[in-house]
Amino acid sequence: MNAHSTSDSSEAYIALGANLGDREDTLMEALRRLDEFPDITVLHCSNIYETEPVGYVDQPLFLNMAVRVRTSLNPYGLLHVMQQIEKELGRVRHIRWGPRTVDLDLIWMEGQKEDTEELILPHPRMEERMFVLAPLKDIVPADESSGLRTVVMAAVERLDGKEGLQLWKTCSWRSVSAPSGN
Ligand SMILES: Nc1ncnc2c1ncn2[C@@H]1O[C@H](COP(=O)(O)OP(=O)(O)OP(=O)(O)O)[C@@H](O)[C@H]1O
Ligand SMILES: Nc1nc2c(c(=O)[nH]1)N=C(CO)CN2
Repeated sequence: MNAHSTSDSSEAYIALGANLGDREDTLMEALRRLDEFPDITVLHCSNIYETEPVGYVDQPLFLNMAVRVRTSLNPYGLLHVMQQIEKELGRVRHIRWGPRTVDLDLIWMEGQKEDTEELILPHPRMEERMFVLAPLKDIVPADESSGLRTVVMAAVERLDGKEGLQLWKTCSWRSVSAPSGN
């Protein structure tokens, strides 16, 4: 066990976006790196959506998706792994909400609330973003016990049709570390 891991494991939801380079390839590589990390198993991945940029609009279309993972890392440990993957895959921060090879946002973690400079959980803008909600809707189980399903369904109903997005592809990625594959 390292400084960031616990003896228990919990489920977490990560949203991914990419709008530079080979977007699909980069997303799949980010999934592979998450899943290969010893304390993280990717359990389920959403469809991939092509979405119009939100916030800073003068930039290419995004591909967005989300994954459900099981991890023994605490939220900060998981965030650091995600940031390392962003860095390895060439993300450079220039413009707030601007173009990026890949972005990984920690959206929700079972039983965890954080409000520090480094990490806010649940993600503070998740309920405003169809590019986060549509993928989450694909993968949050109906019986999810920490309340995420209710939050997602209510927000989708509020926002429906307000953000341009279309189905790009079903996700063909398969976990190498999940016990029964994915
Ligand atoms: N739940 C979270 N997931 C990811 N980063 C977070 C979260 N809460 C706070 N942060 C902090 O936000 C900072 C900026 O993150 P990032 O550059 O990915 O923002 P962004 O993707 O451009 O915009 P947004 O935060 O609106 O998605 C990071 O340094 C990180 O420490
Ligand atoms: N469509 C879309 N727009 C965005 C995205 C994104 O992933 N998809 N990410 C942003 C910053 O997190 C800002 N705007």
